[in-house]
Amino acid sequence: MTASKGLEGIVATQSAISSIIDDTLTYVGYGIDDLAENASFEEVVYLLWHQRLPKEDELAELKQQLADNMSIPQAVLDHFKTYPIGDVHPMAALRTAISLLGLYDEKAEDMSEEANFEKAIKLQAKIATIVTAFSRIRKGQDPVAPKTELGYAANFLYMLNGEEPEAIAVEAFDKALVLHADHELNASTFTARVCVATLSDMYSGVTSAIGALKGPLHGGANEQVMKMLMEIGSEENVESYIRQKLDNKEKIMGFGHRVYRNGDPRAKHLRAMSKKLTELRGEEKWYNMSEKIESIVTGEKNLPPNVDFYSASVYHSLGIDHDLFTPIFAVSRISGWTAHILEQYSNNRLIRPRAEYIGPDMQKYVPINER
Ligand SMILES: CC(=O)SCCNC(=O)CCNC(=O)[C@H](O)C(C)(C)COP(=O)(O)OP(=O)(O)OC[C@H]1O[C@@H](n2cnc3c(N)ncnc32)[C@H](O)[C@@H]1OP(=O)(O)O
Ligand SMILES: O=C([O-])CC(=O)C(=O)O
Repeated sequence: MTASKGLEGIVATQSAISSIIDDTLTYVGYGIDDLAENASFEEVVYLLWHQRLPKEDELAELKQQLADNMSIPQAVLDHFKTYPIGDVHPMAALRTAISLLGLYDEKAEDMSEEANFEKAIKLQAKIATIVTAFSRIRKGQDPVAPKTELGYAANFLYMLNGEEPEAIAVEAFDKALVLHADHELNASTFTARVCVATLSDMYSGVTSAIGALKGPLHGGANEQVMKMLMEIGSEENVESYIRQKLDNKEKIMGFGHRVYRNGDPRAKHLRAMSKKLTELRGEEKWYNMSEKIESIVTGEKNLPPNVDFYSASVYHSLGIDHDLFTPIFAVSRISGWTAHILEQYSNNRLIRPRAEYIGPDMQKYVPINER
């Protein structure tokens, strides 16, 4: 038995949800460019869950279900005020809150298909409230209740800021949600599938996935990209900062990918949004710096940017706190996680690979006083 480090190149499951073939990303056979230009996030959620696009009445019903399920138990809101340490990372708070939410769902352990679909809707609806409420509570502000007439993206920004967002912000945020919704067997989705393949419940699967997304080699990279941009501070510092990092063999956050070799097809959409939004806000420097970083890293290492690189300046331009970038990734990706969990349940087998043993040969036990 020979291990593939990081399971590179291993095909671990079959899935009909999304595919990456020859650097082309599709959700259920629809190209990501097509979806980014034309579909709303709610349509994509429906597509991932049902493997077909919704008809008008089906989309209206899903929007209604999401709006109806956005409220969260008071106990979940209250628990945000109980943390013993000050700067709790919102991904840690989110991971805990989703787990806690499971305790307030009387159908949490109901493994029927109907109950699992209901849980997917509840989770997709409530995650927006959890992230925005946590953000407000930690600033000493009251949570804002959703407006049922607003779409998912608009409601998120409304609950975050307490005022209705501009159309351009809603359009950009909705597109970002579409672009992040699913991505084949990425680390967090794989984590979710491994968890529920033991026939554990959906709350456990999503809680595990949030833990995996949090890391800086995965979803956590978008926050690290913004941290790097802030550290660099200005266009003239880009060259020396990046070259020094590369000389020291340090990784540049937001670059590289396990599967894409010729570039992440989502990055160009985020790059265009970053250009537009930073110009609109009169803060072009974030885009200009990003573009300069891209040209150096691509030129020196032949490493193209991934989805996390330009999403940083997009979210920054939308006025979003930097440590909320990864929770926002989760707000979108929960649609993919729940779709994969439903797919895993529908054709389940325990996921249990092997390890190549590299420890010592068989040894004889030595009594403690003889060691
Ligand atoms: C949503 C997402 O999860 S997208 C990914 C988000 N993560 C990041 O942006 C973090 C930065 N990127 C990385 O760490 C990696 O490219 C990963 C984790 C995305 C992919 O990792 P792997 O497929 O394991 O590639 P691995 O880390 O082995 O890199 C291969 C080579 O490219 C180099 N490399 C990869 N990414 C980078 C980077 N961002 N900056 C500099 N060098 C890099 C590695 O140092 C390695 O070089 P070597 O062969 O000389 O040792
Ligand atoms: O697929 C991956 O390995 C990481 C990624 O880009 C994503 O999860 O969107």
